[in-house]
Amino acid sequence: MGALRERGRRGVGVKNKEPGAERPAHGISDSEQLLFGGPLLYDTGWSSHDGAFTRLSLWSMVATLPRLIRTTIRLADQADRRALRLVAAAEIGRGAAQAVGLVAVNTVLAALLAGGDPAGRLREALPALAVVAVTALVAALLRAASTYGSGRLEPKVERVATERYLARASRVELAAIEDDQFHRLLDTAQYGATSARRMIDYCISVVNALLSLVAAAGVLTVLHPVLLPLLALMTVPSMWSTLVTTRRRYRSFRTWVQHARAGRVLSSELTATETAAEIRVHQVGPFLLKHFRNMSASSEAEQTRLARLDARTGLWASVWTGLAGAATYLALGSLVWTGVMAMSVAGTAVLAIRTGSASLGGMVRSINNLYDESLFVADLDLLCARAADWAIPTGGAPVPLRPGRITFENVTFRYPGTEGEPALTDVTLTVPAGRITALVGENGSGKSTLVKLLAGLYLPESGRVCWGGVPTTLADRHQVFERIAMVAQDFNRWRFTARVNIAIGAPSAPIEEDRLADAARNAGADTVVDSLPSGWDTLLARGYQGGHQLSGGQWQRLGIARAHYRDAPVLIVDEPTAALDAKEEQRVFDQIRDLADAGQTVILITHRMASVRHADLVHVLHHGRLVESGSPQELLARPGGRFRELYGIQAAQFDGLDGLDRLDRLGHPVTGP
Ligand SMILES: Nc1ncnc2c1ncn2[C@@H]1O[C@H](COP(=O)(O)OP(=O)(O)OP(=O)(O)O)[C@@H](O)[C@H]1O
Repeated sequence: MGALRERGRRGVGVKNKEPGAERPAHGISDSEQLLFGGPLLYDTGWSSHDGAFTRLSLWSMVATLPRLIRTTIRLADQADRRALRLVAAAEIGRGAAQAVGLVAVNTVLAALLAGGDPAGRLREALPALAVVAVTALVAALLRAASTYGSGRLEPKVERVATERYLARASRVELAAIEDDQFHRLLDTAQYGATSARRMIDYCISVVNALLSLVAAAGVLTVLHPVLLPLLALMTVPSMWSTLVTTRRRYRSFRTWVQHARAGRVLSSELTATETAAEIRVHQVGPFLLKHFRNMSASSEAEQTRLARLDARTGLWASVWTGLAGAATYLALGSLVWTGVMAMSVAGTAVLAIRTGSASLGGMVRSINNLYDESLFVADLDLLCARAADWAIPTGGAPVPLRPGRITFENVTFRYPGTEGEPALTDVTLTVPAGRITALVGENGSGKSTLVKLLAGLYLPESGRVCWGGVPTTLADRHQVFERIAMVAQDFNRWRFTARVNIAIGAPSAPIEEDRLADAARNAGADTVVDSLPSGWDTLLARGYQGGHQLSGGQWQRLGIARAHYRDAPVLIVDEPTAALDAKEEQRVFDQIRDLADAGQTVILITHRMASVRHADLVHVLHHGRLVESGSPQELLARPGGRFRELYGIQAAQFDGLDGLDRLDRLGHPVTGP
């Protein structure tokens, strides 16, 4: 694979070439090189496992098998111990039935091949024949029991693993989600649950094949010691050849998948709604189609090449297996010929060898798959361990229901994994209770960071953030979260009904219709809900039957209603009116004023200086430092102040006058920018 990529990289030179003019032999087309800069490989955590089993040798496969089986048993045991016992008992029983059946076959053959009256020989063989029939019946019943047990086990294993993943992932610190390594692990581990489910199935096939092999080997050893090496002679080459062909097919699949992925990217670009206008106006269609055709030709050539190789390997494998088979039968024949072995024993040996080696191919594939899946399950285990280290601690100092003022005392904070200037440096400020406090500053000045520290989503590197005197480092942070309602700029647009989109603001309580109507009315979302085809029950997601899409402004009203519904003592609003029309904006700010007058603490982040005049207190941030604090009027009156400067710039954009002149002439900001 690496070689393929290397060669792909060297084959650039596409600048003046007609795509398709030259068909590369290495599998990567000029088009892929031009469009994607090489093969289109995923850059996700799970891609690190890509092709892992092609690195597994025959010996390491055997060596890892006990661990793989142990892992599967552990998963199954956690999910449903009774079902696990049922499957285990059924599989062991099937192996035993097979062994007993083989011994009975040997007795039947011995009776039938002995000299004397045919009727007498048949009579002699009858009891053993009955045993053969009973063992076949028992094996069939046990197979049914195993199928039932595994059918019960698999979904439970997947559910237990999924719950483990989701519960752990939703409890970690925000810093963990933003940590690259943890995020990649989170990405890989999400496949752990389905892998755990598949491991059950693969493990049962492996155990079943192994027991068949053990049953055959046991019977052969009892019949004649020389038969065991014969079984090995027959099975080892076939095991080896299956491993080789499986790996080749897997590599071929991976290459093919890569090309298919690149092709899919082009077709989705060509048909996406977002790209539709540009594709038509800029006439991108023929360009992408030409490259699609070129990539397909390259993919077809690659598949043909691999099919040829597959055919050759398959032929070699058959020759080898045939030779091993011939050697086995030759050895058996000479043993019978020289009188070392009875004819009946040779007959049973043939049957046992065939039974033992029949499921070998499947077993090799299952071990490969088992190994592959186990990598994802191992990631899930690793995620759970890491998530425990990153978990937001439970318990801590209680936070008052009405926490009073929130203070920052010399707070410095740097995002984990970043170097250079901290995002916040030595910030000391107060957010008074029952007031509107605005945070103002240019992009990247630290407003959102400050709010995340205030909300306890991050903890300061130095200094303290205190809720009514309780530092967030010591506080029960779940209680801090309970005291906050948040309308973030990018608040979540849940793909649920309108009702749930608002009620999810208070997810632990039963939905109250009156409270819902109240919240919607306060946020102006009632008119939005009234206009929906199924009212509160309208699904707010495009692409689903009955799904409806809202405009940005309508969503924003729903977001504000959600915060109202939560009804927490501290309200954080980040650009709450960015998508609202002027009339609605005025209404929202009147609402926020009312909330503050009723005792709610409001923290407002906004770039609209006009909105800031609704605040009681303004904190101005610049490069992560607090540079000004005061009422809007005080700050506007401060010559050379940053707030006054920012306001002036927007005022000038608003009416073309020099904003500061206008301010000076008006004396105070009567009409905002
Ligand atoms: N998750 C993060 N990881 C690393 N650095 C970050 C992260 N989020 C923000 N920063 C950096 O921290 C600094 C402050 O960013 P912050 O988002 O707090 O600014 P802001 O004032 O809210 O900006 P804006 O007005 O654009 O929303 C910036 O330099 C930004 O690049």
